[in-house]
Amino acid sequence: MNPNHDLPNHFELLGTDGAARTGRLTTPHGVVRTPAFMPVGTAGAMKGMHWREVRDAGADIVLGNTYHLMLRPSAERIAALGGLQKFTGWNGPMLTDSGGFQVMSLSDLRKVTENAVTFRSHIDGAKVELSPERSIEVQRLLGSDIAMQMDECVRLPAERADIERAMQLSLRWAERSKRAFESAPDGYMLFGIVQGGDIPQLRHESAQGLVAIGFHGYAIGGLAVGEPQAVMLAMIDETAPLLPKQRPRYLMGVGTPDDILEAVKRGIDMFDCVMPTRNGRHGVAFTRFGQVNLRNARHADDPRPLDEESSWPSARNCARAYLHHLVKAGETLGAMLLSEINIAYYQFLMQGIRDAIAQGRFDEFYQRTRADWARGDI
Ligand SMILES: CNc1nc2cc3nc(NC)[nH]c3cc2c(=O)[nH]1
Repeated sequence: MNPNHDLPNHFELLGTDGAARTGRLTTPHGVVRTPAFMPVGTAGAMKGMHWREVRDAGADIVLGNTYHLMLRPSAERIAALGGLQKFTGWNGPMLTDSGGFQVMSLSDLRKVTENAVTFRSHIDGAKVELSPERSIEVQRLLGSDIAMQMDECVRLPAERADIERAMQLSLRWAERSKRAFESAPDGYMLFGIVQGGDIPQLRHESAQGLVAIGFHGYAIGGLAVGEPQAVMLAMIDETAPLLPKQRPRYLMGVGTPDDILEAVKRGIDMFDCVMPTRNGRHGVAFTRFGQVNLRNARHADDPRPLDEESSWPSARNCARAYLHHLVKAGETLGAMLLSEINIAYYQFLMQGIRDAIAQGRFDEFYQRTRADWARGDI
């Protein structure tokens, strides 16, 4: 069966270097350059940052969480106010996840049945039911450019029987998500999510099942859930080759700069992770030479900036001693500066990756980047 059947393809492959790819994904709110890193704006805000800074740092697309937004302020209210872009002021492409993953990690009294996930809101304890149909309805109300199917993600390690059950349920939910999505206007996309845990055969079954249903793009889920990096990379090796080359591949919840470089090398086009902003709020900076924990007393008298060659002003101008002080004093500005410095570093890394692939020198970029990280911060 032609894997590109049925749905229009808004992804244009511009170049490859080995299994690495660079391309452009056209959405109703703008173009996304790939490989792309999507900063996570969980509840309609990028924690500690203005949208202007997210854009200036180089992000083309941001992620919103269905679970949070449907509980507060509600999808219907955001729709009545013109949709996520109008509501938040971020007027570029947005991807929303389908909510299932957050339910499993944030709410209690949750139950998974054939029809839906039911849970109690972590905000007010209200009983909520999230079915594939309701998840798609919420994402359509939010107006996101890229919606995700409803799936069930199993944390690792897990029993084979549980991984197989969740993978097969996710395939049935993929069918239902696609049927519920069919009324979306042209240009809006729906991605399937490959499950199957750390079991190659189940990964193959899931990928082939999703391709047979047909989606605008394909996410690899069920990873970055506690498994070693080697297992994550092995599952990408098992899965990516089964996905249509002409469609985008999105590795959910990943990751560190090292994870991203390894996954790009294996054919992944899109990433999302809370790490840059979360680590920033905890005083940890990502730089060209690895991570720097500004809580460490060794920075107390250091007048140097984090990286005097950085493209980002606060990484080039703020003394480590000042950042250390802000972090130790618990000043909000500390979280703000480190969040923007980290988002800017991630986007700097993605731009370097895209340029290297386009120029056929990804291996050299890969080696030099890893050597710089290993050099560490001196
Ligand atoms: C929305 N569905 C969905 N989200 C996910 C988010 C993730 N975030 C991580 N690590 C931070 N792994 C993930 C897996 C999934 C997954 O398998 N499915």
